[in-house]
Amino acid sequence: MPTTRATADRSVVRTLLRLWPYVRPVRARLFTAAAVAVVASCTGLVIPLVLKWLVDGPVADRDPAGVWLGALYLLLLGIAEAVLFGIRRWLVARPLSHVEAEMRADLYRRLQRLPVAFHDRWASGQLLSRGTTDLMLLRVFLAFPLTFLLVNGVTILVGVAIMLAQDRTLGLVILGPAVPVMWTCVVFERRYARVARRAQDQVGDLTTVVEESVLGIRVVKGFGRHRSQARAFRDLAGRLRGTELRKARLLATIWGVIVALPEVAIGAALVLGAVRVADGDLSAGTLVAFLSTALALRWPVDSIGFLLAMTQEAATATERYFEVMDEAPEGSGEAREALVGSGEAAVPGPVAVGGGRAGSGIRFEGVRFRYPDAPPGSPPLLDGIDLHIRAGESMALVGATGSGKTTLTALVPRLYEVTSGRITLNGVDITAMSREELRSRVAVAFEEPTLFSASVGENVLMGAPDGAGKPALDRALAIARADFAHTLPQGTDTRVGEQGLSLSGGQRQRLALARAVVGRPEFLVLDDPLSALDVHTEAAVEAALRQVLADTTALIVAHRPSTVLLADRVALLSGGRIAAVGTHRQLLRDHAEYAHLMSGERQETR
Ligand SMILES: Nc1ncnc2c1ncn2[C@@H]1O[C@H](COP(=O)(O)OP(=O)(O)OP(=O)(O)O)[C@@H](O)[C@H]1O
Repeated sequence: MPTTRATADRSVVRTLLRLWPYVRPVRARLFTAAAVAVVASCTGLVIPLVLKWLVDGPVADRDPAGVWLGALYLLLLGIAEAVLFGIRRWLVARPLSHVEAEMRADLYRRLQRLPVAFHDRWASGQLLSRGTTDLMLLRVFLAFPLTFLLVNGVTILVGVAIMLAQDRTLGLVILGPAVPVMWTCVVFERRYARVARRAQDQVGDLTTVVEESVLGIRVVKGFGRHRSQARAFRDLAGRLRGTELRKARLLATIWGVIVALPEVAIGAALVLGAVRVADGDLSAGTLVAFLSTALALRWPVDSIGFLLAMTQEAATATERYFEVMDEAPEGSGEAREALVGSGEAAVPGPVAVGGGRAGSGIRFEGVRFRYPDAPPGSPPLLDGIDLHIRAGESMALVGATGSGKTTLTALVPRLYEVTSGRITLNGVDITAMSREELRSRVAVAFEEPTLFSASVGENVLMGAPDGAGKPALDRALAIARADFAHTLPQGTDTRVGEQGLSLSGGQRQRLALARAVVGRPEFLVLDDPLSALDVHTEAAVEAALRQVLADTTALIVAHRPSTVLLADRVALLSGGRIAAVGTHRQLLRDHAEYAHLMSGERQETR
């Protein structure tokens, strides 16, 4: 997957507006909080007016009671401002963590529903960083920059209006830098957008490297690759640091402009104002009020730079979030529609009731398949597969490494969609049934068994309908010869997977097999399920599996004659097609390629 994706040409506002469905439920609190913050900020602007009254009134008149009263007003205004900002924070804290949690839950749901082809394309670190860093950036944006861009904007407008009302000439001097500051903001935003995107993508890449090193720690240590891994990490981290420094330089530039120009204007207004007070054109109180207002606007103006930066990062995070959310989930029919549109996809066949003799079992009809991310122009991996596994029959699938056996088995539960042709189960096109129904009828066990961080029982019962209990579990463990589970520290309640007890490859494979058979599936697809077992365990598992296979229709990828012998017939996959179908003996006799694949153990299996 490309490290840095092209930034969509969409305005920041339009991008951020996509968050509205999530913000909608909490809009009342958010708007109230913004209104409270505007009032709080404008309360601060009343302070200079009280100062003016204090300087021109009680101070000029040498009236101590008036000065104390003025001080009391100032204290009350200060307290009111602080309390209002406190209320704002209280109003937004809870609802915004709710927004973040909702978005994260939606992202997780979508990741679960996206097709395997999507996960093949995307690095896991990129997905992880979207679900963590990006969502955190969005929560911070909704809590802070979103409100304060509005609050500070209103405060600046009100403050400028007050200053113009105090004295028009001084007001125009203060307004002088407005145009260059706005121009700088526009240029900054464009540049910052590009760098922010790069930085967030690089965080994703870094996450991927950390994840791979942790998952592959045995390989890293076994091959003494920790130094080269550390170097790869350092390079990526160095690149990210470079990007972050570029961000900091851009921020420093805008900050410099935004802080320096208004300061110069305030200085000029101070000199001009002082001269006019000396000339008697302006009251000292007005100058104090004017300058206090100008100083009160320093923070709202100074903060614009980093508020814009945070807004830009939030827009990038939104873009990255919706890149995943906009992907078509499994079952949306888009992949299929594209094929139908191109005339490649087979039209779903008639739905057979009960399945006639010819249609029963698993049938591949003219199945072609090309990985979506295969190089353009490359030939299909599977090119016209015709194969019929009769109901109740077990078919072994044999072929050279890389011939597409795993791929073919993945098409049955629709982990990938056929490019053209069709697959039927008892005469029913698999695309005509819901994925839920299909996957409840077809059970799978992969060569690389994955166990989740859960108990042995939970891992196995994952393959059973809801409500299946201990008898089903014990039966499945017995079939897969996984009785070792009963001797684990907490029996079948022992936690395994990443956060639990580490099991051997053979033990994990047997649990994966138990998971495949626990639901007494109608159709069973096994991808070389016994490859990690020693010969004695393999023989025991095979003996038990034979009973399961007796009333199941099964497709079993096999590399060894012992596994092949589990099946009634064998199909040889070669050159993207089924080159031959027959019994093990027939194929050994008639097909040199098959004999070659099985060579080494030919003598003993004949
Ligand atoms: N997600 C993918 N995207 C693109 N190509 C893939 C993908 N997965 C596998 N391939 C390619 O498809 C070909 C067949 O892979 P597959 O795993 O189906 O072979 P196999 O016959 O099961 O091999 P083995 O016996 O080694 O397990 C390989 O050349 C592989 O590089």
